[in-house]
Amino acid sequence: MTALAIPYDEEPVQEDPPGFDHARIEKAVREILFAIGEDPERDGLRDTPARVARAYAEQFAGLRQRPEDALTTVFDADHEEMVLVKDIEVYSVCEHHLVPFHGVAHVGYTPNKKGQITGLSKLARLVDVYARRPQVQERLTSQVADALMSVLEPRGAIVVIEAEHLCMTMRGVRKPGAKTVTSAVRGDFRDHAETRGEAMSLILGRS
Ligand SMILES: Nc1nc2c(ncn2[C@@H]2O[C@H](COP(=O)(O)OP(=O)(O)OP(=O)(O)O)[C@@H](O)[C@H]2O)c(=O)[nH]1
Ligand SMILES: [Zn+2]
Repeated sequence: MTALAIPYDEEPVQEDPPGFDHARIEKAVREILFAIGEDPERDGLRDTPARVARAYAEQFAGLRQRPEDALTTVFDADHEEMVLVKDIEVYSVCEHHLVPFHGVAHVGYTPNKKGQITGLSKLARLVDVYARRPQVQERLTSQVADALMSVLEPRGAIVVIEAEHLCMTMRGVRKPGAKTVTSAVRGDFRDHAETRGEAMSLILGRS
């Protein structure tokens, strides 16, 4: 064994990404457990602060990503008609209560005159960049539409999100099943009722 080898039972130390403080989250979660009257040292809870920190690193990864990180593949295609990806599953976290809201996003655009399109999976990746942050649904919807417009420069973009907020179902007003629908339309989806209508019928058609 060389002096540089890592013993097999020792994990390499993972560095925090910039702007993310794992140790501070652990400390805060421990504090919350105390504050609700729990014992953070009991068996089931001992590792919870570290687990929560790891989960937050994933749930809030979008804070350290830019839309360009998602829309990496842009290519030319002889296609100037609408492209729409429906029913993209979306999980985000309500910034008021820090509990999840989840549902589906529908993302569409009309390519620019050069026929520049992006990979279909990149639209779902773009939704995640903004969903993996503390959010309100309206801002999430607009941010996805605005990012599409600025990075892909299409003739127009449409984003519709339908979601259920756990802060409205498991607590508070307690209305399970209530769905919030938000939309953001840009460019020709905003300017042309016919284009917007076509997209909405494709989205609502559930085909
Ligand atoms: N517009 C919008 N409101 C949201 C979203 N997520 C949660 N909310 C609302 O944020 C509001 C926060 O209201 P407050 O009165 O400050 O908080 P609260 O006392 O916990 O409110 P209740 O949920 O009614 O018990 C609630 O009405 C939530 O339903 C969202 O994505 N968009
Ligand atoms: Zn909430």
